[in-house]
Amino acid sequence: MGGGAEDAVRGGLRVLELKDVDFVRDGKLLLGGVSLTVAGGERWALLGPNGAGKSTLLNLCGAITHPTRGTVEILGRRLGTVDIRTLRESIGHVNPRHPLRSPLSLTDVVLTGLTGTIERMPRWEPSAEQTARAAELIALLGVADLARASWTTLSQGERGRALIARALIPGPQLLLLDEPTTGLDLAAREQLLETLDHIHSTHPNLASVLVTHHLEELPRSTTHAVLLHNGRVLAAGRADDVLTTPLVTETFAHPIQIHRAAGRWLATTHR
Ligand SMILES: Nc1ncnc2c1ncn2[C@@H]1O[C@H](COP(=O)(O)OP(=O)(O)OP(=O)(O)O)[C@@H](O)[C@H]1O
Repeated sequence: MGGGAEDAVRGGLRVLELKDVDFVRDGKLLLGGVSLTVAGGERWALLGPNGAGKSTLLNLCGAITHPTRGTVEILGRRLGTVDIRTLRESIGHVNPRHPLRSPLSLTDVVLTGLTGTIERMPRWEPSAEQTARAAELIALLGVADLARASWTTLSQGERGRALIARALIPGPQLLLLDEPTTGLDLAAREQLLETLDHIHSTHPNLASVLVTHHLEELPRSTTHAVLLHNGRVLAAGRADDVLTTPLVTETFAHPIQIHRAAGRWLATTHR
């Protein structure tokens, strides 16, 4: 990517800027009037009930889809005016439903992050530096013991960690995480959240957007939050201003009480 965009990120400037975005599919307005600005180093949580439009919004942020109306700028480049493949190299997108079926090793899965493919590219070989980088990230994600294990034998938690290493290997400016703790047991969830906090300290300029339904699944390092309801942004800004009892109650259309404990968030029904 160009130096201009890198400089922008280093300066804490805009990684993502959505302005008045509408997204229509099959005549249905899935997102309406969405505006959002994410700066380098910010860790966003994207919350909302089922069908609110979270994945739709994440796909726009990941240059997977284009807005019907309004503008999406990623690292200063406007969707629709730039080569989407170049843009995607700056974005690490973690999809827990990774469609890999073959028995690649965990290391090979991480290396596919460099080619942006699901399978290993035929005749493509990583450099010694790229192999070393993969090993470093695999260790950072806490799965070094499984580096040679086959994808098909990995647990959901181990796959999730491999996919985060895969997303980080090209050195993205933006990390998108779609429900990364879904299906994990309590210990695996807690360990993954700690790992995400750790990545925050090892990659301080990286911006991230994490989608979840559950406040308990937010890492401590979360700095900002956006609440989505029926395809519209109900609130967006600093996590402490947005993850409040009245705003979360309105978002989920249910009386919810927000609690804070040890830097984390917890939601219970308000009685
Ligand atoms: N291609 C499509 N055509 C029509 N409607 C769609 C299409 N894709 C998604 N939708 C609808 O758009 C709405 C938002 O979907 P989306 O997957 O973004 O929600 P979400 O907030 O991620 O939901 P969940 O929490 O259940 O994953 C849903 O009502 C869904 O049924």
